[in-house]
Amino acid sequence: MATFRPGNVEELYELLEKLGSGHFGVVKRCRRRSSGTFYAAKFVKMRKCKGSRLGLDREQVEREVSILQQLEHPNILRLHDLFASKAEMVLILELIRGGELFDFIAEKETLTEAEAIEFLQQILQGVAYMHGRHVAHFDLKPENIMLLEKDVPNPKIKIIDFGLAQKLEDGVTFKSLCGTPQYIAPEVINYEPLSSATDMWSIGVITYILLSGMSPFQGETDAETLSNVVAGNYEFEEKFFSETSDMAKDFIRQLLVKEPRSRMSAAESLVHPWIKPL
Ligand SMILES: Cc1ccc2c(c1)c1c3c(c(C)cc1n2CCCN)C(=O)NC3=O
Repeated sequence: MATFRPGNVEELYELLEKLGSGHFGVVKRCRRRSSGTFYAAKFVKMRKCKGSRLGLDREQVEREVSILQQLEHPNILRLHDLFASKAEMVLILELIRGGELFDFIAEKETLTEAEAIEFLQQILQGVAYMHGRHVAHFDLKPENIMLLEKDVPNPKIKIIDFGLAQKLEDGVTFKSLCGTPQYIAPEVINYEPLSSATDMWSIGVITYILLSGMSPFQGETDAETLSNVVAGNYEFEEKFFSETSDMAKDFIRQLLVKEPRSRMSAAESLVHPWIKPL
């Protein structure tokens, strides 16, 4: 069970500029008054009443916190401190200054295969670690993959936002309809049991984007995108993949497999010949 400090976060942390907001709440840069160290403060409003669409259940946030407290890996963001009041919870998290991988790709349009492999090895190491501890992220997408620093030769990856993450208990079926259409696996749309393989589908989509700048299942509307995902309807358009190696395409093909049990695991992906050449 997570232990939250009572009281006001501003007694211990000076709040600075807003870094972002979304379903995850509002994130601000902050500085610990006693040490001067910078962190990210994630403010999550608590749902006022059961039926309300505003805010999150305390249980949801405590699940995210409990999961973060079990994870300690260089490619997974760290949780430093926790505050709770009646109306909101505040997670003090590792500050990741390099911004989203998404923006990094946008600036470069596409990456070389060597650059993509550099990032994917780190993503897969973080995901293999969390899967090894029976945690699935369930919202892997470029917005949730950030760079610790970006203007460095080999940017370090940090996986963030465990708001949809779940502890996978043997024999316990988890189903959910959350996630972002472009990146979610067919079993999410079909409301079938989810597993660590669900994350691996998302990694297949992320790899496709890293190499081409295009999203494999993107349709004109969310409904069309979801229909493309369920049909497994994607291709390696010559226009975007003419320079891409067969090994890279094979890596993606072995992840964008409709049957979850037939997809490569994170551990298997780390030894795929494209990722780990002989
Ligand atoms: C420099 C910067 C800019 C935007 C940030 C962050 C850091 C950031 C951070 C975190 C989260 C959950 C969201 C964040 N966002 C919001 C966007 C995340 N996709 C976090 O946990 N540490 C961050 O630095």
